[in-house]
Amino acid sequence: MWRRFAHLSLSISRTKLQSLVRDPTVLKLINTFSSDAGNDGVASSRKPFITFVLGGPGSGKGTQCEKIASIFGFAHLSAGELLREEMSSPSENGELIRNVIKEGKIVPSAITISLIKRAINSATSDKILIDGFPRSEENRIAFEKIIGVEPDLVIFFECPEEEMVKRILGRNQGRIDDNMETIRKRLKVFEDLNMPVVEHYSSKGKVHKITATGTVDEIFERVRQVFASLRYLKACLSF
Ligand SMILES: Nc1ncnc2c1ncn2[C@@H]1O[C@H](COP(=O)(O)OP(=O)(O)O)[C@@H](O)[C@H]1O
Ligand SMILES: Nc1ccn([C@H]2C[C@H](O)[C@@H](COP(=O)(O)OP(=O)(O)O)O2)c(=O)n1
Ligand SMILES: [Mg+2]
Repeated sequence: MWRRFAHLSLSISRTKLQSLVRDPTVLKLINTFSSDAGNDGVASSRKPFITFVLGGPGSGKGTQCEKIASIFGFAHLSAGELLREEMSSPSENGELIRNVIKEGKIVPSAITISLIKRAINSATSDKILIDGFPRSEENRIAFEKIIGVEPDLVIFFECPEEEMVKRILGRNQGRIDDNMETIRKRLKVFEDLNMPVVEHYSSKGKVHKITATGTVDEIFERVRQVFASLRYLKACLSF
């Protein structure tokens, strides 16, 4: 196996490579991206590489996810978008979802996770961005229990409240929750329920915090570096 890394030996020591290959995220990269892994005992099952994209309302999750999807080939699943579609379809949960969203609260995990699960199963990429989920510890614990996996990576967009409010009020998508009364509730729910999720994954070393101020392109440059380093690892490891 080490002969395959020979070209890297000038820049990365063998010890460093060994520690990288033991790293769970790198092992997942091998499993997800490598076409003929397995010769060296590396599992070849293809499980999706899951990235949770978190941040307050209006922090730019959706905007940045679109760019990550188009440049790095990820499937972009937005929990809020899946719920809005379900709300507008003749679904038995439509009324409940509408009321919860209007109140700035969080839809019961079973509903959101069943939509996410369906979207993962029909995604055309093994690399998945889940935008705006998990929104609470209850969301997180239910996902890990029902889907049976943890995210490989968590991106957290850190943005001041006044900037988030300004962006939401300028969003102009006709959303029932983009008004000042609901925004206040959503900001409180974000602090009280979503930040503990960020803290949980931070303690596991999975969070990449991105400063979400500046232009879309300036922020994407910070995001790009995270995904480019994953792609670099992939290039090193897909033998
Ligand atoms: N860096 C930015 N500067 C100014 N406006 C932005 C920026 N990023 C996104 N926006 C705009 O702010 C609004 C909220 O962005 P969005 O991506 O929908 O955030 P989120 O999904 O986190 O709520 C959208 O109208 C978007 O076009
Ligand atoms: N995991 C989730 C995600 C969104 N929701 C509901 C509650 C959220 O305020 C709305 C809108 O979510 P969305 O991610 O689209 O909102 P922002 O992009 O952060 O503005 O959907 C939820 O209940 N559970
Ligand atoms: Mg969004």
